[in-house]
Amino acid sequence: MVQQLKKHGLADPPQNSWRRAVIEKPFGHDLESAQELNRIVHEVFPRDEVFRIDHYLGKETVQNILALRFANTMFEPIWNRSYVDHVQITMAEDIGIGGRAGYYDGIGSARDVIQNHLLQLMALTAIEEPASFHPKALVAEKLKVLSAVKLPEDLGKHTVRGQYAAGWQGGEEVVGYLDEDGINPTSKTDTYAAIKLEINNRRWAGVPFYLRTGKRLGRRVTEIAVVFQRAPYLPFDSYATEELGQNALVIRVQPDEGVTVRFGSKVPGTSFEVRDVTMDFAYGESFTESSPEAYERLILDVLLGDANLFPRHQEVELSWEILDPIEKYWDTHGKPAQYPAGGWGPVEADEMLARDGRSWRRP
Ligand SMILES: NC(=O)C1=CN([C@@H]2O[C@H](COP(=O)(O)OP(=O)(O)OC[C@H]3O[C@@H](n4cnc5c(N)ncnc54)[C@H](OP(=O)(O)O)[C@@H]3O)[C@@H](O)[C@H]2O)C=CC1
Ligand SMILES: O=C1O[C@H](COP(=O)(O)O)[C@@H](O)[C@H](O)[C@H]1O
Repeated sequence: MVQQLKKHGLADPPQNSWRRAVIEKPFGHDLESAQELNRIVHEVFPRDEVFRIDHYLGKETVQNILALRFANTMFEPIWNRSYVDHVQITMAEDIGIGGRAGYYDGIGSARDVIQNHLLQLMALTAIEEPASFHPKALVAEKLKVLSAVKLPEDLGKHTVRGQYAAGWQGGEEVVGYLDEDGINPTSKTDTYAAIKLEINNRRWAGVPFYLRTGKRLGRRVTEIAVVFQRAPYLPFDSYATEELGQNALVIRVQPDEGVTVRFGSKVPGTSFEVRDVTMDFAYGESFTESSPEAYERLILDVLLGDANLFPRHQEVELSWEILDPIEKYWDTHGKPAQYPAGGWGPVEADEMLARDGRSWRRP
């Protein structure tokens, strides 16, 4: 298509004008195809005129990760391996594949959203402070994080893929993935994926980032949970802290956009018991301004030529470098675990965290 645009002169801007290419994700289906696409697109359009859409970057709450981290002083000192135990990034959907069999089958959940949305969320959570919010400065920091990602040595133990089976969703009985219209009944496409990654740098070494996504899960929710280490010593009777969990800061990307902080508090009464409580910031309560839809924001930015919220080709390629070995492993090892629609994914995903002595949050 890009070559046809060039052939018919539609890619050449008239004087004092511009021509821009806006490309939807997924950009390629692996590193090789992404490189080939980048080559073709860059032959026709100058690099600065190519806008790759990852609509998560257009979401208000995703941009707020930068405000939360770099406009405040209280979070940054604890945003590192000395205090953070692990990070969980969840993108759960209650819908199935709907009428998208043609697009989805063969692509699957990891290529559909981990390669782009979830790795972008991870990068923004993990980056160092950029020198400015100029696109080049922000990309430079994201590239450092993506290049420092380390895959688990045993992909069988630290990645899981699943496929939804029949079940109940919102009071209705729904069919399993293999019975959806247009799906090959022997398809091995994943509708659920969970992976463990680490970031090999001074700030994050040894802190696992668990990323999971799935269709036909319990409810539609996207969140980033930064889970902190337990206090090294608790000067209370052991019964007093039985119900104390780990402190956490949760960026609620959607719905009910906002931020929650979970910490322990004394239960009122004569005994000294400590239990988890939460403190909430909700966009709906704090602001009267409405948030533009992600695509409204992104299309406006394309018209203005502002590339800050668009992944550059190096980010796309590095993200495929992270995902390709996992997809290759899945291709040659077994098939997706089944999970009932309406639940929280395959038991194998719970076992994956249990092996690390952790458990998934129920968002
Ligand atoms: N659905 C979503 O929530 C989101 C989707 N996206 C991205 O949007 C893109 C499309 O997804 P979605 O709309 O959900 O998918 P759909 O399958 O619903 O729609 C794809 C559309 O593209 C058309 N199409 C496919 N191949 C060709 C072709 N070779 N030439 C012309 N038309 C073609 C199809 O036509 P026909 O019906 O005739 O086959 C169909 O109308 C994907 O890249 C996806 O990653 C991004 C963010 C969110
Ligand atoms: O990019 C995609 O995102 C949608 C979910 O978007 P959201 O803004 O509703 O979270 C997902 O359904 C789709 O499969 C994927 O292509």
